[in-house]
Order: sequence, then C-alpha cells, then structure tokens
Amino acid sequence: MIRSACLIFNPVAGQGDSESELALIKSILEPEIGLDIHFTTKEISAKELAKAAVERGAEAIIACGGDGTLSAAAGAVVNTHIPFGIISRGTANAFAAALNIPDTIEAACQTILKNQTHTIDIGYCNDQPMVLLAGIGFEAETVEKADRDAKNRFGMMAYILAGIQELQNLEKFDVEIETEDNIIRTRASAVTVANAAPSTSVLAHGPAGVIYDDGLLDLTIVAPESKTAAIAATLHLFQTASSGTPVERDDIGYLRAKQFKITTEPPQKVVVDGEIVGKTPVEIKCIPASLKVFVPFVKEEVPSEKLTGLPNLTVETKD
Ligand SMILES: Nc1ncnc2c1ncn2[C@@H]1O[C@H](COP(=O)(O)OP(=O)(O)OP(=O)(O)O)[C@@H](O)[C@H]1O
Repeated sequence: MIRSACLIFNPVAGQGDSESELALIKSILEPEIGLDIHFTTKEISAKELAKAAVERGAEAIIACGGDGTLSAAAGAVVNTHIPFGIISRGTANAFAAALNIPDTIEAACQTILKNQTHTIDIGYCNDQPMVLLAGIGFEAETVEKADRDAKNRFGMMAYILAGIQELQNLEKFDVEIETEDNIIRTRASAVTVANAAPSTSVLAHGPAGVIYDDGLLDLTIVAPESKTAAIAATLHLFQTASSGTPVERDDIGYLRAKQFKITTEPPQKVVVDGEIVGKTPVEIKCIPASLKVFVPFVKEEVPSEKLTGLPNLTVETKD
C-alpha cells in the first residue's frame, strides 16, 4: 500500500464545485495516504507539477481534472515506474473510460486505495506524449469547435453538436500511412491512431477493441463517399464500438502497428488526447509498457486487421 502521493488538482475542470470535490477526495484518501496537494493554474500546468513530483521522488502521483490535466500529468510520469492515479472531473472523461476506471470521485478513489496497478503502453505523436489517441481530420475539427464556453453550457453535448456541425462539411484528403512493413495510400475523412480509447471515441473503433498493453497502436481510417454514407458509417461505428465487434463496411479500414508516419494532402489538423497540437505530417510511435496506472481490473482483447474496400487503396510491402 502506498503511504503518500502527490495530488495534482485542476480547480477549474468540469462543471462541479471543486472545493467540495477536493474535500471528498481528502476524506476518502487521507485516512490511508498522505496527500501533497498542488493546484494547476493558468500558468502552471499539470505537466510541470507532475515533472516536479517525479523529481522529488513522489511515491505515487494522482491527477484530478479533465482529460487535458490527466494526459499532461501522465506524460510526465511515463517511464518512471511511479504509479499513476486518475480521478476524473472533466466533460468527456475519455481517459478513465478508456482504461475502465470509474468516473465518479468515490469509486476512482477506491480504485487507488485497492493498490492494483497495470502497466500500459503510451504513444508519442511527434514529441507529444499520447495516452489515448491522435485524431486527424474530422475529429480535430470537432474538438476545435467544442470550445470552453460550449463545454460549460452543454457538457458532453458540445462534442456531439460540433460533430453534427462538422458532418455538414465533410472534407476528404489523400493520406499516406507508413508502418514498419507497409506504405498504405487512400483517401479519407478521418484517420485516428489510438493507444487506448473509450467506446465513445467512435472514430477509433474500426477494430473490435483498442488494446492498450500490446505494444501496438490501432489505426482506423474512415472514408465515406457522401454525407449519407458518413452518417451511416458513424452509426455503424457507434454500434460496433458499443458491442465490441469489428466494423464491416468498405469505407472503414483498420490495422495495427508499432509506429505510423502519416502524411496528408492537403495538411490536416491533428488533435492529441483532446488538444489540437498542429498539422500533419506526424510520426506516432508506441512506447510499450511505459505507464503504471491504478486500475480496477484488466481487459483482454484479440488483435486483427482489415483494409479491403477502402477507396483508391494501395498497399506496398517495404523491402
Ligand atoms: N487554475 C486554473 N485556472 C484557469 N485555467 C486552468 C487552471 N488550471 C488549469 N487550467 C486550464 O485547464 C485546462 C485543462 O482542463 P481539463 O482538461 O483538465 O478540464 P476540462 O476542460 O473541464 O475537461 P475536458 O477536457 O474533459 O473537457 C488547461 O487548458 C489548463 O491551462
């Protein structure tokens, strides 16, 4: 059992009352674990606070906030062997959902107190740590439209409204995807590379499940020909993501690899773990078994691949 932990707390995350949320966390954790609490500010990020905690030799690091806070803190804890705890208080809470960690404060604290950890892979998109996923095209546009104001007013609906708005001007781009073995070229509206993904991140769910501890990243290509096909493809992804089955449409493909070099024409916006980080080209790599996370249990899935049916598809085997 850990005796102490650094708690990194974002006081403005989510829509709740942060003072009473912090009081609740303290009431559950402090009888067992001594908490060294640090607050994020506009100027001091969760990444800086987590880095400082690593340097001080913290026994455990717990991040509490939205996905932005959790992801930034996790990035600083990668490759340290320091166990990492997650208490979600954000809008989407994709981070917790992807790792099957409960998203209520009480249950998240109980997960930490159980002291069961699992070591997961982390991705790097260029130099940026990526716990969940990188979205190219559609998803990046959606995230940009769901701004702070909209999130405060509509919560999760902000993302759905932005997605529907984005469907109206479905844009396609040429994409070249280079793996260790192949160079794949096609035309797409969205390319998503996931290390871990909740079922609500439907664009990541070409395969039956996104596996976060297999040393591989899961790439999904969505390439609908029309707005009607885009809606049908999205609905199909919703169904397959929630039932845990692989997609069966010609305009959706998926594959797994250790790394991807992705180039698009024209360049597309890239969002990593919910934050816009720039534009293509990007190189995304998997760093296997690099983050030890407090989890309630571990899920196992079977790897697979499907590319047939994608428009203008070529697959070139590298020497
Ligand atoms: N004390 C603070 N005052 C103002 N902004 C802050 C403060 N602490 C952190 N931030 C900002 O909060 C953002 C991260 O928010 P976070 O992702 O944790 O919550 P959220 O936006 O509510 O959740 P979600 O990402 O699920 O919508 C960062 O942009 C960071 O700069």
